[in-house]
Amino acid sequence: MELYLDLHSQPCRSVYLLAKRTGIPFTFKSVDLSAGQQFGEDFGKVSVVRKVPAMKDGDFILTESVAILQYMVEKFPQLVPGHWYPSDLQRRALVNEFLSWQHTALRAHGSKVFWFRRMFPSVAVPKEKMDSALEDLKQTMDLFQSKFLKDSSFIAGEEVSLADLVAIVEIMQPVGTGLDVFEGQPALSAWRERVKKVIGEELFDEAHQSIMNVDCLAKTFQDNGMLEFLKPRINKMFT
Ligand SMILES: N[C@@H](CCC(=O)N[C@@H](CS)C(=O)NCC(=O)O)C(=O)O
Repeated sequence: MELYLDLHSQPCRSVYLLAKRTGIPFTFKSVDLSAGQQFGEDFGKVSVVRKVPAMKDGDFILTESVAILQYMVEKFPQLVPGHWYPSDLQRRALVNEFLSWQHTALRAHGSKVFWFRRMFPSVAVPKEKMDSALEDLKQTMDLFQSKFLKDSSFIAGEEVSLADLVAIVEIMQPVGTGLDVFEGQPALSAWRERVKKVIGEELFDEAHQSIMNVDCLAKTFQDNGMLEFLKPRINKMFT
């Protein structure tokens, strides 16, 4: 199995972490987004979507991180402990509920804050846009706690699942810009520590190393001309 990844990307980290944590065999195929490799000819043969992660298992190709995570769980039941995607109807439904919600909530707002705070060094983000992005993220984080985490150890109960994995990688994206969303949040911080422990601190830190050095990524984007290339998309975010 080949996994096409750039670990600056949240959905790539979830796929990478599950595979590494459970020992699923794979070949790491690097797609450097800051160099625009997603638009290259080689990656175009793998994915017409031109986004990472992508997975190639023989001739079978999958895009979309959630589908890839579910595929890996179902393909390797002997390697992936059942708690990652519980067979119990309602627990699995809770995991699915979070996985459906996060795309337009946690991911959308966390990514926007990430882009606004770090990826646009040469573009002045209008104050009202920045304030509104930060407020959206705050409200989403509040909802994450009150609706999904509640008083449980993990999203689907007492054991970690794909939902926690996807949640933590998304939340780490704005954290990589120096915005400590865990500050003054003991319950949320305790959840983060539990998730890190299950994944393994060393592996977790290794996967997040590049995002914690995001100043350097912004510079690479700029040096590679990618910010110029992305200007139309960037402008759209301001309208
Ligand atoms: N819904 C997709 C999102 C994939 C996605 O947006 N990937 C981003 C990185 S986080 C990407 O490849 N962006 C490159 C581009 O848009 O040019 C998933 O969960 O896999």
